[in-house]
Amino acid sequence: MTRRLLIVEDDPGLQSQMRWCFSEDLEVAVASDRESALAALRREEPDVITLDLGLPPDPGGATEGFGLLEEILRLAPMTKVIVVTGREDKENSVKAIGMGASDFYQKPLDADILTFVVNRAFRLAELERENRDLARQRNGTNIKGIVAASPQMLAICRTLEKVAPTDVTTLITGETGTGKELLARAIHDLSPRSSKPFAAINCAAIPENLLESELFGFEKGSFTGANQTKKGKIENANGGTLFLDEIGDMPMALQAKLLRFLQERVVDRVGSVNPIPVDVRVVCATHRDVRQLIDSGEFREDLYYRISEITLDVPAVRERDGDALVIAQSLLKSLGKQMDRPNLAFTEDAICAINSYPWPGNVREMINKVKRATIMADGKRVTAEDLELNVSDSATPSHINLRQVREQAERQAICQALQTTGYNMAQAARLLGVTRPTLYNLTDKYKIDTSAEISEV
Ligand SMILES: Nc1ncnc2c1ncn2[C@@H]1O[C@H](COP(=O)(O)OP(=O)(O)OP(=O)(O)O)[C@@H](O)[C@H]1O
Repeated sequence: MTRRLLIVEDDPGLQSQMRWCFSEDLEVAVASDRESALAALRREEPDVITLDLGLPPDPGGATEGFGLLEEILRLAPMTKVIVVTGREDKENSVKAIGMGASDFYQKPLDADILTFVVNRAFRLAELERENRDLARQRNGTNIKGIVAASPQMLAICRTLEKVAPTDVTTLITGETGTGKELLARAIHDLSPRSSKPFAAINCAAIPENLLESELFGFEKGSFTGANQTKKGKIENANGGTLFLDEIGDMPMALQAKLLRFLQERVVDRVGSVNPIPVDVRVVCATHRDVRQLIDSGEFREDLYYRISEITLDVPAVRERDGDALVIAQSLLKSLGKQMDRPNLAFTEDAICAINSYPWPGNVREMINKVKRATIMADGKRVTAEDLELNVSDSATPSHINLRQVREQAERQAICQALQTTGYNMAQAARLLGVTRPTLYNLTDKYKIDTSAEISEV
């Protein structure tokens, strides 16, 4: 594979020196300002860019260089950018790394050091590409109930598989409807505690005065109406897993009591002075920004560190590459079966709309929309209108160039055809209007696993 380097440098002397350093091993392009650099980025798609921060119209400063760095990383976030600064320019080097540059190099030019830094960046880019390809090949997850094909969710599933057998307290964060509770259950199901109870409590749904007795239980006579002793959720989960949903909404007074429980592993029932030892694994979830809650004094920092021994940040559906369609199709299949409307399929406009709609309510919103569409669809085809998705409302994704748009569309069409035909290559090729060898070439090119089944809801 050709290794492409883009040198962004406004000094013609340095340009030719740098070109001379690399032109034997690499395909080198040179740009001297922001505009030509962005054009070369779109055209050449270099893996590595050396970027002189002092570019016109601010050759003595770094504003233009920083502006270009930001734009490069927005358009092509996988590109490794090495910023080139003046000898004493430590501050700008650090700032550039903070913004996402992968390395820095200080002038004056030393061919050996520069070659070393550039080769290291290429190696990193290659390793990252291999990693992404591997993640893509491992299409789907074996975790029950979770439908996923995106590298982002597959990475979360792999972390979950490692965390589940341990007893570490796990915090799951993410927008509403992203599957936090589903993941919490998966942690329990994959743990040695799976045959013991999974007790869930929503801290935001229970009034403050009841939450304490719900969680910790109470002794008979401890308050009016306490006619008998009752165990709380924590005790009921003994041996198993306690899931504290919406932990960010837990009242301050109870946070102190929960912290004591997490530290001592004993519960004090309301009205009792005898602590009871309990063995539970705790998983928490929240859609709120806990760091912000700590800053505003609504959440105890010490409790945060207790509950977040491991944190799983679940991305929104719109941030996962390719998950929206895979989940929607799985839902259409399972809901269609449930509602006695099997063999429904999305039309082209529905697929487009599913891929470009931002899904603010995530999978929960998707379930509602697919359920509605299952009822509303005429015949076997489900349209964007049945889903109540207006394509023109959708956000337009930013693509680096036409080739990327084409490849993404091609990859999507192939995955869709394979799923529709149950991974039958001959039928999928017919559906796509190509020969079987062409389809094999394309699945090889895009590293699409032709045997993998996606797990179902
Ligand atoms: N990856 C997925 N595959 C299949 N179903 C999913 C997936 N993610 C979520 N769901 C389904 O979406 C619905 C919402 O998921 P869940 O309740 O776990 O979300 P949540 O993040 O806990 O939401 P909230 O913050 O509002 O409580 C559930 O019915 C769940 O089964």
